Amino acid sequence: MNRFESAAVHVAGLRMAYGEHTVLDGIDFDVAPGEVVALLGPNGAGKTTTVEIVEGFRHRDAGDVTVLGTDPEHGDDAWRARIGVVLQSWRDHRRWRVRELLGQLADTYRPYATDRSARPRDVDDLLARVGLTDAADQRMSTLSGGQRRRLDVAVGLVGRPDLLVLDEPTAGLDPAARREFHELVHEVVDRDGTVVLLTTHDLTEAETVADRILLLAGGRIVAAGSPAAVAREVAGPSEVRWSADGARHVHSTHDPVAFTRQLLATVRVDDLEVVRASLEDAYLDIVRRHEAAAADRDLEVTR
Ligand SMILES: Nc1ncnc2c1ncn2[C@@H]1O[C@H](COP(=O)(O)OP(=O)(O)OP(=O)(O)O)[C@@H](O)[C@H]1O
Repeated sequence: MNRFESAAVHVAGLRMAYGEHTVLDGIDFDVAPGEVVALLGPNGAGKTTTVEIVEGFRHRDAGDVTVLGTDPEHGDDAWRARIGVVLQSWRDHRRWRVRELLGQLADTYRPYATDRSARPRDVDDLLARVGLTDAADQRMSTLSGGQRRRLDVAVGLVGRPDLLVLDEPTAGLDPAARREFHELVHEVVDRDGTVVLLTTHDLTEAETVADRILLLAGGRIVAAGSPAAVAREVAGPSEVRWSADGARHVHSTHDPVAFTRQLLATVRVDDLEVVRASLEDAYLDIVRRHEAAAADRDLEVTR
């Protein structure tokens, strides 16, 4: 079996435009079994568009997409039952009570249980896991924003999916709930081997939760790899500042350790400071550069 046949998600040459506005300008990525992959990018980068195409909710203009062995545009109910979806927001069913809604959804997954995957998940167990036991009998309209988000995640998990797609899952959660959510993702991956594709514009979240980051900007994936590898790729230079003989100096370098070692070996330094580039700043910088390049490309096309 080659790499693409074994990938849970395979995307190649994906293109999408809304009218004149090109959002995805040829993106390629795979998500392997057992992986948590974060699609990271600023507002409007095309993250939701990408996951909606993966989920089969949106037609693409061009490119190959295979999800759990099937083109999402041709996925049947059995295929859909293997995918858990957490949308950015949905506001239906406000009059339903929490346990009632999950119970109804759980029933729709029952026909799709397999020897390998006991579907659905036990609803009370799931409510406990997402911290909603006490709210189980509340109507959805009375939930707080954070409780609502936890319910969204429970909805995505109730069918014990092989692939869980989360669109900005922690938007609106406080730091404690955010951490609990990250733990939940790790647990689901470790226990059930669920593959997770999530979107976020929060670099720290991507680093915390993902095995691999895909940085989307200007319609393209501009950096990809482990959080550490992407951090290296996007990290800017550090500044070494020192004073010697009453004069102040500053030098910008990608290897502050080597520079400092050489400096101390050759100069009598009175004072020394190394200021590392903030990863967040570097991330914003790379995004700005790629968005500017994309705007230039758009301009070329309209000329
Ligand atoms: N149905 C649509 N019709 C027209 N334009 C759209 C539509 N959906 C999205 N867009 C535009 O496409 C671009 C990408 O949107 P998308 O929601 O995929 O980005 P995103 O990275 O998920 O952004 P955010 O972080 O804000 O959720 C945006 O400029 C958006 O305004």
